[in-house]
Amino acid sequence: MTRTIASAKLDIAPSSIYYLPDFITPAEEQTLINKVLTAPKPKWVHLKNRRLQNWGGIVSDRGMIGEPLPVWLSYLFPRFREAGVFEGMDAAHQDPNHCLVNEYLAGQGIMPHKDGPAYLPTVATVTLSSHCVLELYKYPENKDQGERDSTTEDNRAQEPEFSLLVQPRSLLVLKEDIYKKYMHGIREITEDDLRKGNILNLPEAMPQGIEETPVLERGTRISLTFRIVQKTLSAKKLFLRR
Ligand SMILES: O=C(O)CCC(=O)C(=O)O
Ligand SMILES: [Fe+2]
Repeated sequence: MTRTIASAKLDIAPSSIYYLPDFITPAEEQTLINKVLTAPKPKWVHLKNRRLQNWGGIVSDRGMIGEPLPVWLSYLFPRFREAGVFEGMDAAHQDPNHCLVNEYLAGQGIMPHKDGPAYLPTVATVTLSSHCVLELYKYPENKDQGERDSTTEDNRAQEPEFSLLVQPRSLLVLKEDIYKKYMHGIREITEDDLRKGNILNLPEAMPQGIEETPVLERGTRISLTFRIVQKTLSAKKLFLRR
């Protein structure tokens, strides 16, 4: 039975972080990895420090021309519902309608950024293949709210306030304050020293303790980031409007 996110809320400030280990089984993990890796080649967008696939539609400030998520991704919706991940977010959306797939080789990462206002403030991330440490940075109060991918040099210079260890097959849910007032990023390193960096969910992510393996070597990690884009435009409606 799926645990609910309410029972997996991290008992720490700031609020609204939920970490569920073993959200999917190893067999489901392997199926998802195969689906990602056998997606049509043009689906991949190659960036300097990672590659990604965009499912559900291209998000812009005007909204998203939505297309249903493929079954291998929507397969997880009942699991999200059982866990209450997107519960009460929006009457029109019981399930996420957008998924970004990111692949990071060891040593790759993503600069500190906010996900911006196109999405409702709940992001659910399923991690495949390798762990990573997500670092959370307080968003400077004096900055414009809502700019997407505010990946500037001064963001990089800032030290993270805390971090989260996300293990393969886990689900991480970030909501509300942590979504709106913090930036998240992944350092471009090949191993993580768990004794450093104020990792808030160590008991949940390393129940065996860190004495034997205080340093985790990174492999290739694939993340599935599910969100709700509230403003959607159907291609049909756009066509009729002409
Ligand atoms: O890979 C992750 O867990 C984070 C991805 C992310 O922050 C994004 O795509 O906006
Ligand atoms: Fe992000």
